[in-house]
Amino acid sequence: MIKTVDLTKRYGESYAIRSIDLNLEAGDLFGFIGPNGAGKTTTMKILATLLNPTYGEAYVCGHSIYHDPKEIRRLVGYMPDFFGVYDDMKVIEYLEFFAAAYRIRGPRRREVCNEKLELVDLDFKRDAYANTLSRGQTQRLGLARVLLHEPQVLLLDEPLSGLDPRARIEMRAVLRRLGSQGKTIMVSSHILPELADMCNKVGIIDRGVMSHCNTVDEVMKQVRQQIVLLIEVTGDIDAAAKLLEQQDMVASVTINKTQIAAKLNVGVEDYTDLGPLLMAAGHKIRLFREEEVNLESAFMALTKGLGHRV
Ligand SMILES: Nc1ncnc2c1ncn2[C@@H]1O[C@H](COP(=O)(O)OP(=O)(O)OP(=O)(O)O)[C@@H](O)[C@H]1O
Repeated sequence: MIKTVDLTKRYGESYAIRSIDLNLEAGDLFGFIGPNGAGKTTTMKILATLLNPTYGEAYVCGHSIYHDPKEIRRLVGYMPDFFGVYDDMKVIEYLEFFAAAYRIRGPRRREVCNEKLELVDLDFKRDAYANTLSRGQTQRLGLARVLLHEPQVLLLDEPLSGLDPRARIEMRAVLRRLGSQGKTIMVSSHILPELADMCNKVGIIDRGVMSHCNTVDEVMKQVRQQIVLLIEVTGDIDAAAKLLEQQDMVASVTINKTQIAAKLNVGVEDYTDLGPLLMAAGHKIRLFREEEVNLESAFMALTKGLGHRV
């Protein structure tokens, strides 16, 4: 559905993206992860045929961005990270305006708009003025807009950014729904855990270079070089920490107020014995979980040395 080969964009002497090779199948929900300025928007704009690469190839549904840009625009829905809505238009009018631009005519136009509003859970706002929507609702309206022409491929640039936790949950639910409809979705973010449980594939890009691109499980394994367990016990925390420290699989242990952070050795993934061990020593466990991957530090460490600007 999406294929890029050696895709490169240069501005003067510096590379916005460098030799990106990507292969996404129909139905893939691909998380495109990287910090600010990594090259996510550049890649998406090239795939949406809004920007030409310096060299390399990109195909969407088998069509080359050089030879069939019109066909690609028909097949792709691109949602930029920021977009404006018109002040004096109601939600339904806003959508109908774009539906008209897509030449959706007659009673079908309203039908399609209502369908898409329902799909993004925004039908309850159909008669509200577009500029009165919250950021989360505005993002969902933007999504409804790019769905009007029934694209097979969605390119969504940071649709979760700036949303509060509830709006994030709602947006993620909408994205999952779209994924289950068989669309190929590329969604960018700068937070790995935010996308990891939603996507089947992720790619990590930093300073224009894609350092990891694989199934979520594989990439998480690579990024998470060492698992850190956060543990809270009732009773003697120092004794629990000492016990953990003595285990072969544990690299180091620190105590922060009421919480123990046990860093496991590189490559250790099975730590199921540690809970029962603590309990056998008389500790009751209040919390036992993996620390969330800190993307910024973990993948900055992993990508060190990649992405040199020339
Ligand atoms: N028109 C331009 N002229 C010069 N440099 C540009 C231009 N557009 C983008 N760049 C540079 O290319 C690099 C990649 O930018 P891009 O917008 O693709 O990153 P991004 O991953 O989408 O970042 P963000 O998360 O901040 O949106 C950045 O260093 C940016 O400064």
